[in-house]
Amino acid sequence: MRVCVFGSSSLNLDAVYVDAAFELGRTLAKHGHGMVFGGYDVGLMGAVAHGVAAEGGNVIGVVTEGLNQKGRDIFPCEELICESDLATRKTRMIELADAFVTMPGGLGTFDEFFVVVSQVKAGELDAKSAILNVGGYFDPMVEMLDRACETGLNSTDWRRDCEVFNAPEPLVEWLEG
Ligand SMILES: CC(C)=CCNc1ncnc2c1ncn2[C@@H]1O[C@H](COP(=O)(O)O)[C@@H](O)[C@H]1O
Repeated sequence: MRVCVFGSSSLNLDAVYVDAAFELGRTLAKHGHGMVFGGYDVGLMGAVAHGVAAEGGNVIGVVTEGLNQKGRDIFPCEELICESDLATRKTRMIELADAFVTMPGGLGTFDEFFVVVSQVKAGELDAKSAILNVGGYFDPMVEMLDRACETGLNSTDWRRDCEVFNAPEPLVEWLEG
């Protein structure tokens, strides 16, 4: 499988997040899976790519012209694709992936997670999404999603093809199932 991973691009992250991202990358590669991600060697994005590479896994990076101009470090990927903007990059990452993992992050990470699960909801995409809930980071979001379903404001069960995990090993096994 090729797994698309979303996660924070921030610098100066708590080690608990960085360590979990590295471990996720190692676990994906140990199970024989490749990864596609946002391409930069920063934050949790970079940490997961280093984890995949540490176990000899394949990494595809999709960067953008705009972010390149900001001088961000690019991870040494086996394959590097450059798109014009974030929306095109997101479409390309989704096309290249068989499954998705969302790690803790900020606006960009939320955007990517919600695009994928709403495409699944609309029937445009058939793929599993896993959330790596490091330190309970996503608890408020999970509560909000449950509330959206309980009130009927979200018309489908958001957990269909989407699951929350505290550790990478069961997460990867679920993606494989
Ligand atoms: C000036 C500055 C900090 C620009 C950073 N901007 C970005 N850098 C790298 N990846 C990004 C950026 N914006 C969105 N993304 C995408 O969204 C996630 C990171 O966004 P964030 O840090 O959670 O929100 C990554 O999965 C990546 O694919």
